[in-house]
Amino acid sequence: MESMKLGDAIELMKPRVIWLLVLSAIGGYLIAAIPKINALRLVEIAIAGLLSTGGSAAANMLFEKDVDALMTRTAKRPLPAGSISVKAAWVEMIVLTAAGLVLGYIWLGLMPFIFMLAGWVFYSIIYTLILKRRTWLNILIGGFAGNAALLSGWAAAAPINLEAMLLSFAVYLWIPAHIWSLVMRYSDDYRKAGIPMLPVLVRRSTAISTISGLNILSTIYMLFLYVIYVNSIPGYIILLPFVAMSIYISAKSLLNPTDDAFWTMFKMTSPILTMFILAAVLGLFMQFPP
Ligand code: HEM
Ligand SMILES: CC(C)=CCC/C(C)=C/CC/C(C)=C/COP(=O)(O)OP(=O)(O)O
Repeated sequence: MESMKLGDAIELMKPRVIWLLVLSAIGGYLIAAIPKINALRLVEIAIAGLLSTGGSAAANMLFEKDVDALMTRTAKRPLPAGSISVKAAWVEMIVLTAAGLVLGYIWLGLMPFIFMLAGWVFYSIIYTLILKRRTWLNILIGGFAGNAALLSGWAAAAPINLEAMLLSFAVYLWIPAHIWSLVMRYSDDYRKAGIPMLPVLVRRSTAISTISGLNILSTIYMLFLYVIYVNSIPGYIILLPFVAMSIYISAKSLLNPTDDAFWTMFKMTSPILTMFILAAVLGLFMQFPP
């Protein structure tokens, strides 16, 4: 296999992205498991999650190397930049995906494996290969991969119930503002590459109100879940500042809709989802100490 620098091999896994997918799975496990936490299970979820989501990211880069070459944001990725051969990328993608799914099945069991496989297929096949270049509904259907990430962790602790489903929709509802705020900042890239994301298909004013509204909606939904299922003071101390910040940023983007305002919104989406997960885990931990 041609030489493949470790840095490029890691870059192919989208490390700056998949950490939050793994945190979603770990959060799903902890929220279902507390107070009976099995530390080894946490390590297994982290390893199987990193491998499987890394494999899905490598598949996305393989299937999109032509489009990535057209966008300023993605042109320097290993495949369009030529620092990894297509053959080496295929080998890495297959090894990561197979290892992640097989270890997920052996270590975590059938249901976690099924959700990991569903997440992989929804993201790498349904979203990346089938929908992304065809319809603005790409993220609304591909977004179920986000539910799957969280549910794969929950299923490693307990059967999927209504709470698990509602919790997984905190990720799903978070996705549209997460991606469409970035598209506002890179709308020329998406137009040039011919990717039909909603913000490049509708009037700018419609995109601005839709994205700001969805960012507020997804944040309020997270707060609603916290009140209903956790509702303990320590978590509020973490969560409420981020709820306030998210609403402030959304209002600011509505009133002063610059590309920078939407870039700020995008950069704040991951901290907000992260703090929601951490607040729920902390809140439950303080209520039901092991
Ligand atoms: C269909 C679903 C999704 C789409 C289309 C999407 C799209 C994107 C895009 C285009 C980026 C920028 C990547 C780059 O420039 O390197 C990004 C970044 C990111 N995504 Fe997503 N995403 C999706 C779902 C998710 C999910 C479910 C999670 C985690 C639960 C997630 C976590 C992240 C993180 C942590 C980043 C880096 C954010 C930053 O740089 O501040 N994404 N996403
Ligand atoms: C195993 C499992 C649960 C997998 C699911 C993983 C999942 C939901 C990944 C989505 C993360 C992501 C960066 C999407 C962007 O794709 P893009 O093609 O829109 O971004 P790009 O333009 O930066 O390549």
